[in-house]
Amino acid sequence: MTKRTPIRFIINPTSGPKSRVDVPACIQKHLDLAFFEHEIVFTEYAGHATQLAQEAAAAACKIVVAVGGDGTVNEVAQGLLYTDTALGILPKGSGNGLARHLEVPMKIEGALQVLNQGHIRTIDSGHINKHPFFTTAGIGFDAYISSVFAGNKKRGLQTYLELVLKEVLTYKHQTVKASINGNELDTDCYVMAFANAAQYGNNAYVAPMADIQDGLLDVCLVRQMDLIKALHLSYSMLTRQLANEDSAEYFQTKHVQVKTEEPMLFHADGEFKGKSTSFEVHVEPQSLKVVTPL
Ligand SMILES: Nc1ncnc2c1ncn2[C@@H]1O[C@H](COP(=O)(O)OP(=O)(O)OP(=O)(O)O)[C@@H](O)[C@H]1O
Repeated sequence: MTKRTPIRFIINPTSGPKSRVDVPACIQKHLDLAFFEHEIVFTEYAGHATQLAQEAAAAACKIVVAVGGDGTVNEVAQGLLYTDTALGILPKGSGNGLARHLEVPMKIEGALQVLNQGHIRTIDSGHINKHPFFTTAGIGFDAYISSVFAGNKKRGLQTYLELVLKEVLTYKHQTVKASINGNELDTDCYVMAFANAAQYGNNAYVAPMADIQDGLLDVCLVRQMDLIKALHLSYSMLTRQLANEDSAEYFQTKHVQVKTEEPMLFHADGEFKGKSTSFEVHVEPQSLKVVTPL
């Protein structure tokens, strides 16, 4: 009898909206058990998923599946960077940006079928001040929202949107010096988003043209905000269009440096990471294997 392929599921029990789906039972029912030898583990604390993924990669596990939102996907993927072990995703968050970009089905049965098909691609990752990200990172308004959201007891899309609406016109831009593709830019910065994937999650497209395998990050710079820009940007993001140049500018690059006078907040994959006056952001091309639909 041929040996079955090892696959480890890492479940974040705290991820996403409350759901009645019994994930271990679905895995048992829909995973191809003749092909896979599976193991299910649960995270016990923030950061645990990286360790659980690293252990699996060191033991030559073929696929490690993140069961959670983009925070869990980020932690698992960090443990798999530059290994032969591929990341799989069972989306269970409220945004699911990487899963949506890769067209992994949002329903668990469909996502398990993608694992059964076992089609593997290699994608880029981004790094902001040494923190890896796979979907987006950013400084300014989006990081501010992630910092407030992190301290919120209530989670989910509705809470997130309420927070954005409350803060969008009161958050103030700052002055930054940015170096992008050798061009020096002295500019106001309301938000500077670095996109490896095209969307933040929830099909909100911050960089509609971003290609996750092109060895480049797509940078979206919004210098200042007002009501008209806020409406235009929301419409563009939700209809997967580039915003007009009064509202946003877009660049493609391998490396960005940003210096700020006052410390600015930053996030990686929606997780608040702290503040700094200096940012180094770069792409690591072809650094992560992922299981995707054909
Ligand atoms: N057992 C655990 N207890 C507490 N926190 C955990 C545990 N396991 C993982 N975490 C943390 O939970 C955070 C949120 O995870 P994740 O993004 O997957 O869910 P979510 O925030 O509900 O989803 P979304 O980002 O889509 O709203 C991660 O940053 C991770 O560090």
